[in-house]
Amino acid sequence: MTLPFGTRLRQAMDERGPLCVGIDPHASLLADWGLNDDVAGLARFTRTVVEALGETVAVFKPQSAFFERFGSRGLAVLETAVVEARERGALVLMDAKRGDIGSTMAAYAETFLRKDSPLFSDALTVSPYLGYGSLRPAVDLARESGAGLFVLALTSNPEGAEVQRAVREDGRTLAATMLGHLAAENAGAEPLGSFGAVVGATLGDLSSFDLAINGPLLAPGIGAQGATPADLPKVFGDAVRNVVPSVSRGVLRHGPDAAALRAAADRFADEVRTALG
Ligand SMILES: O=C(O)c1cc(=O)[nH]c(=O)n1[C@@H]1O[C@H](COP(=O)(O)O)[C@@H](O)[C@H]1O
Repeated sequence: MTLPFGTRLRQAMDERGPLCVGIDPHASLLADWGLNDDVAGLARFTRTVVEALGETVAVFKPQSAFFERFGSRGLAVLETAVVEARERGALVLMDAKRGDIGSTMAAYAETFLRKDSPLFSDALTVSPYLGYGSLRPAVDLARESGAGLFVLALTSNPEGAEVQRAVREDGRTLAATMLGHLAAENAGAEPLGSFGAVVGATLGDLSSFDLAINGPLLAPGIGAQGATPADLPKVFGDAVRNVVPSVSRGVLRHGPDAAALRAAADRFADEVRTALG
């Protein structure tokens, strides 16, 4: 039986360090790597990243949008990448940011979280802004499959605040409400729950939010968006030991040379280790 995602993630973080590398094949990166902006270029880019880092990083986070851009042949590249990343021992967090009414959410969950699906991933990013309860089919299927979810709580982009920091009638922000739901989801899980939150590393002091959800905190925004590993302790406080710092362009821009990609990921991993003490 598959162990729960939170257990597998904690083990991977202990063995490999917590760094997550995003696979975001931007057209501009394909050009910088000397590749065409076509399916062959996409496949070469993706394979290079997976082969260079698959044995060292804890988590890969492929950004589905950059594969969907090429239609069914792009999705075939994504399917292969998921399988090959998992074969190398990395966990795959599919960044597809799905969110819809419950009955449709069930189909998204089947796509990414059912074990025999071609795109089965260890975890999936989801948006709770159609109401946390709309995510229930994904939560239930994730539990059944030993997979996890990362729920958008406080995103790294400045525009997120107008929604996520909006205050409800009971005085709580929407983001705090989502964090509360996740804490309930993860209650009693050891060593770590499977239901994470996305909390941008760019956001500065978050001490007004209770980040103790007993689950992982995906922290994008490091590198190209300006945050650094050194920011993590002050952003996350005591919750920092559950942080999965995520970097995409900050690593990818060093390709296509595999050794240079590895060196860039190692530098971020070292900085994270130093920052987390
Ligand atoms: O869920 C995410 O991964 C995510 C959430 C968020 O708040 N901000 C954010 O940038 N992301 C994703 O993280 C990646 C950031 O890429 P870089 O800015 O190149 O490191 C992109 O794939 C974004 O879609």
